[in-house]
Amino acid sequence: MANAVNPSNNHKMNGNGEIYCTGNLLHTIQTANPKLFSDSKTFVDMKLNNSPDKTLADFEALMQAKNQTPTSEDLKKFVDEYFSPKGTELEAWTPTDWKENPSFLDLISDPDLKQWGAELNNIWKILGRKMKDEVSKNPEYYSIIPVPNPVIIPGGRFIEFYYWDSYWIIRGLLYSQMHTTARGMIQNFLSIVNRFGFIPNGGRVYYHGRSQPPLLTGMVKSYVDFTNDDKFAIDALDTLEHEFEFFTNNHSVTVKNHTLCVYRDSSAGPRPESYREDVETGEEFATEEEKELHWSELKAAAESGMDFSSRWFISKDGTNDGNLTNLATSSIVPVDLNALLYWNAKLIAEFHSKAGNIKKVTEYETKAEKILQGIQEVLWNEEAGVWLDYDMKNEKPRDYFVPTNLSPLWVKAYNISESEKISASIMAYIEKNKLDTFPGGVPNTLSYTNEQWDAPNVWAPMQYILVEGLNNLNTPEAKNMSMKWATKWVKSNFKAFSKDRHMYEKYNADQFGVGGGGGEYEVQTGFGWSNGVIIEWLSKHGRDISTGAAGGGGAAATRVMSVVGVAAVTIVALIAGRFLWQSWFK
Ligand SMILES: OC[C@H]1O[C@H](O[C@H]2O[C@H](CO)[C@@H](O)[C@H](O)[C@H]2O)[C@H](O)[C@@H](O)[C@@H]1O
Repeated sequence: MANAVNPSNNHKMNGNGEIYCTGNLLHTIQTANPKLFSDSKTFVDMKLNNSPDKTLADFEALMQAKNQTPTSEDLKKFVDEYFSPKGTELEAWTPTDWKENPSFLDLISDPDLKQWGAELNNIWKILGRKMKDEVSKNPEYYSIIPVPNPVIIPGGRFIEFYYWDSYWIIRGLLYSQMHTTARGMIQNFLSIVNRFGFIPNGGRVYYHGRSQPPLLTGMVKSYVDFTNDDKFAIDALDTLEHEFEFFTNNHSVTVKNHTLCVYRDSSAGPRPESYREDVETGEEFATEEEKELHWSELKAAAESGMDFSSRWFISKDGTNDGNLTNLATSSIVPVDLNALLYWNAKLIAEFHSKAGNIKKVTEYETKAEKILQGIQEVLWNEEAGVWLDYDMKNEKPRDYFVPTNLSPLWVKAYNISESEKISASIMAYIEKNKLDTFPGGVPNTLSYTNEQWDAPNVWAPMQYILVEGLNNLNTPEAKNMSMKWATKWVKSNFKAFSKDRHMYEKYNADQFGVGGGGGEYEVQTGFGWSNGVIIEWLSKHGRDISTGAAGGGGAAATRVMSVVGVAAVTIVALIAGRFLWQSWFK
């Protein structure tokens, strides 16, 4: 396994790190004034027309000829000559296993929702991408990381795979009976771990210093649940263990005598895909060392998938006030990452047990148990009645709402025998934070900062964690709330789609049926994980949800409406019958 668990080598991924990840060429082009591209990601997604060495040598010659101060026009000419437009390495791809009428459509009662389900199923064809053969032959010409199988991308500016997005995309594909595409995407990830020792944030070399929430083992579990192909999981075990080790070896901290993990990045410099933005926020810092620290906190936040959010701000007085210059991601022990690692260990133990590897089962059960103890003793907060992220700088819990505070419910990282007690606590926490009062779903935080992972934005993966977590608790109150929030989410997404004909990357909690905003780029459409979550919930709850009344409560409302409907039909029939009877026998 090349480079296994050695992320520091990974800027060499395609042999072109000096172009796409770091160096003078990247710096000069991304900070040109006036700027060359409205979105910084555009440049680092472009293909090279010559080898990296020739490009760098010719760029140095240009710099010398222009006295190290080329104009934007000079740079534009250089880019036009030495690079091809973004996306030229990819071909649109219609998944070979795509089905016109996947069986989940039969599970939807409401005709409008059924029609929408069919349209979402069509979107898989629009989001399919295949790499041209030349990418794997000459990877040094591209920033895209070669993978053997086609992928379903998130959409919009995101034209490559994204790690955690793919979990919900793959589940959506499995519900759409596209097992081959789902399997191919998982195989891509396995191949990436085998080559590089971990899965980068997304499918580009410039993401080499960071991953995203570890969901590969969860993807394998989903695939096996749908196909009963235990062998697939057993064959993947070595690789899954490697990924688990990547996180535990490179992300661990000791808190209150427990080993837990934090989000972290191992690269230097600004994010290449948001270079200009990071240089700008970096200007707030006086020294190179402080700038580097700031950039590394930005990238650690990107590893969490929540880039950016007040969740990762630590102000001078230890609150979540502030802005990007207050990012301190790597000093915050996150509930979700540790809950996911617990889940990874449990699933690896489960797959080993299928293979009959008893020693390994014990090894991974022990690892899971240790993480669980850490979660219970460091992250569970009796007073708040929920799990909370922990601030290592100020040695205190962070009592701010984030959906991930409930993530242990989703992956069952708690003592199941305490479900009743935990359920009462969680329901009180929901009530206290008025989480059920938002018309468009549960916002990502309760702070309105204009960052994309703050209020009022609502994200599909977070609604999923909340809804599936509450459902797992299995008490009537938690199950009712779970169904209510699933219904609200489906109906709100449906309204936005009916109006705009788009599935959005994120939505607005304060308004029913409206896309989100804020952050460093425009809201994107497509959109992989939003489609995946809706397809799963239409499959699970499609018999109970109707487009009838706005807002939540669809299932109950549907049932009440059916009773009223049956009564009305009966009365009309009785009146009509009496009328006919009278007219026939007059
Ligand atoms: O270009 C800015 C950032 O974009 C990505 O983050 C956002 O989109 C991803 C794809 O849907 C999603 O996984 C992530 O949660 C979003 O915040 C990228 O992942 C970041 O690393 C990047 O800096």
